[in-house]
Amino acid sequence: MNISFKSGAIPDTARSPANGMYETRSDQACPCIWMDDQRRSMDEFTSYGGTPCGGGAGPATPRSTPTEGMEGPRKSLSLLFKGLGLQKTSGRLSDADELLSPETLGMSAGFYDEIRRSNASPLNVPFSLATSFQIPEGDVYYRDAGDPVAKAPPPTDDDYLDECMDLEMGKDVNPPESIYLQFEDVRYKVVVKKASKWGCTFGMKAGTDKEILHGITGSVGAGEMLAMMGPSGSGKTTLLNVLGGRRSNPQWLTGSILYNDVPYTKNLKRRIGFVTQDDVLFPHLTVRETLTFSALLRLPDRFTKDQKLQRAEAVLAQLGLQRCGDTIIGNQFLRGVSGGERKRVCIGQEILINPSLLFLDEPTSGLDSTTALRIISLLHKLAHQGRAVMATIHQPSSRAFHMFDKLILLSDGYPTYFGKAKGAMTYFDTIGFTPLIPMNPADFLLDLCSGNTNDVSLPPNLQQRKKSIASQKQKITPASVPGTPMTLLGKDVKKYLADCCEHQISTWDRTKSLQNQKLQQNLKHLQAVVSEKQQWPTTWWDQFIILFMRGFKERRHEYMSLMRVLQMVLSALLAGSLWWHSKTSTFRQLQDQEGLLFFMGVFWGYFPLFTALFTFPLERPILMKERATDMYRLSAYFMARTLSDLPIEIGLTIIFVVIVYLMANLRHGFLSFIYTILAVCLDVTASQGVGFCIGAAIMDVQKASTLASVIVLGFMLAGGYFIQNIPPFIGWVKYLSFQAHTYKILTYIQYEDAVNVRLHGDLANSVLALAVMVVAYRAIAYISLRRMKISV
Ligand SMILES: Nc1ncnc2c1ncn2[C@@H]1O[C@H](COP(=O)(O)OP(=O)(O)OP(=O)(O)O)[C@@H](O)[C@H]1O
Repeated sequence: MNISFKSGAIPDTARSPANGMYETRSDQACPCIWMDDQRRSMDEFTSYGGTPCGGGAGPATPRSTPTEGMEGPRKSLSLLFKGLGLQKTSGRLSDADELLSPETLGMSAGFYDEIRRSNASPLNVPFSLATSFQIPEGDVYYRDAGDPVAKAPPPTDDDYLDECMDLEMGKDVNPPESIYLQFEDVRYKVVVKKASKWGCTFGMKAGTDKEILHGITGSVGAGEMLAMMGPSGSGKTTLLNVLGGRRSNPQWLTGSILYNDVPYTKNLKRRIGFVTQDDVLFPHLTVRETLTFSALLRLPDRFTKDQKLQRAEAVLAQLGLQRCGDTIIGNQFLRGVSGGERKRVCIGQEILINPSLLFLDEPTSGLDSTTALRIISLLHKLAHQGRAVMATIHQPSSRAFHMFDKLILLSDGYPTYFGKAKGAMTYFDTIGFTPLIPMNPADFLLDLCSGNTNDVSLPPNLQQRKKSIASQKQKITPASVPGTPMTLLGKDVKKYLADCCEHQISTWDRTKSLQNQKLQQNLKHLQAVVSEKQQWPTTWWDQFIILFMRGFKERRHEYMSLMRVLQMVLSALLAGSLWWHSKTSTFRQLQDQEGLLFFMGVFWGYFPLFTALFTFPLERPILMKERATDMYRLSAYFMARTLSDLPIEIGLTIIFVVIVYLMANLRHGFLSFIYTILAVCLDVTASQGVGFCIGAAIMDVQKASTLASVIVLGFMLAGGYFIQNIPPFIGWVKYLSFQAHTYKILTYIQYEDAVNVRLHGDLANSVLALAVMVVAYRAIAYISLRRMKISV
């Protein structure tokens, strides 16, 4: 079948002088589609919902604006091509793919040659094609040489719905600049840290370099799903992190990693989605709340709040999560959504921003094969909507395997295959490895990468080696040889595969950097557009409000916890009973009452401190995940997080103080009562600061709680009640003790007018000291968080 475009030819005058690319002009004719069998084509075209524009063979109808009336033809065009078995891609065209001829695409032969010669980046090719034919940027249609057109399935109703959903969701989203990721000879090493005396860097000297990735080459473009497979420890996660710009030590990375021929820049963060292996989500938020908060934080300000909410709903629908929309996420202690649903929520959080490049680390691990297949179909769909998807997969079923477009196989950090997934079996067959019994291709490939060649035919030299190892086995005991005969053969197999792969990759169609100056300029132009964007998607204040609300919702179960309120009320009643109607007539009575004041300071220094202590260590994974995508400013998160617990702590403090004050019959007078409440609230705020500070500085729950208990003990002992004459060398502790300052303030409030009472210092100094602590401890906590590495 011959397909042609007519009246879509771009006149030379439409060439933009700025970048040499073609641009849609408002007076440009709308292209029409013609085929040999015109009747059939028009029927098909209209049956997919299209409306012939421009009036068929008649004169082309000028459009008033470039976008007017585009949705119909755009959708129809896409569906029509699908029906004809033509594939849509935004990836580079390989030599195997037949780009439709220049005339059929309505472009000048010179421009066509330009594209072919440079094998141009998708960022450029589709841009010009898309604008000239009003198909979405990033899409280009081609005929895959290996896939006869006649075999392609017609579009189904689901396809149609997907298209509609795409259009719906794609509306007003970031411009879908396609990203073509190309990496070549990527090597990455780590320095194994010096082990402690009893530590175990087994088998290697402390401080030794360890190369994890040994020259990996590959590429993935929009419309493609690249699967990365290999045995455990083969370097999949490391490679994914490196490609996703999440390496902790860039100086240990060598090789070339280019995104549209440009190295990684921070601006790419918002074009890249990264789903980590562990599902890092708030357990007490519902699925809908999780996606909604992500949408509110990640979508830029040009979306209205309603649009952001709609987008969250659309993603919820697209991922089939409506049924569990109002179920909490849950965790190992709390029943929530299923593992597959949780994984889909993680994917949803990333596709909310319509990323051009989506990385997923083992999205199917721990899932049953049916759920895993659903996830892989979803990724396949997402890829074919115009994204580049790269995922590490452990054990795909054969059905899942057939959905991969490209495949990278790793073995001990060495590449053993890179190419089309459907070509993998043929490739291994040509180098001498063929399964002897029917087996899942994924199992076969993973076995090979592990050096396991059971039920697999071997190439002659390895066959020979196998025999010689088997005969040696008779003569040499395993104790005298490092490794069993099987592992010896396994090592040879891996080496053989790595050697063959080096040759295979060198013959793979490696596209070179752009040679064409004009295209290069256009690329730079688009990169500049990306970098010009506002650095943060939302304002500081919006981030603060959203994070505050999210923090409040996540911990509402704690706030609303009856147990927590009961705990405070019962403690207050107990203290009130013990100091029931306390008096100050005698020295002993006075001493007793001072004990109550000291207890109030200690009690309200202890609880908030330990609650705050765990805040940052427990939220660290979420913070790292969200900061890695530049979702919000650290200062907005810090302020929201440190303030969101305060109202409830203050509320509980007031309840406690009111009960104790009245029961213990402390000093009469409204002002004394209010000052006492204020003093205890200041104590709570300062002690929270200490908790945040220790937690953020140490970021380890166990170590932080050990240190905090020692510090609290020290502050309490130096608090002025137990000891007055502290030796000078440790006397400074009392100045740091918020309990000491609170105790001073409370005694001052109670006994201000008394003559024969030990007043412990100056009220103003203590208030000032506590106020400084409120700020200073928090500042240290903030600086500690800032210094925290957010890369892996
Ligand atoms: N920071 C590090 N220090 C020392 N060794 C490391 C470090 N990071 C990774 N490795 C080692 O590099 C190898 C590859 O690790 P990686 O996590 O990438 O493997 P993987 O293929 O993703 O494994 P799995 O499938 O089990 O998740 C492993 O042997 C691992 O122990």
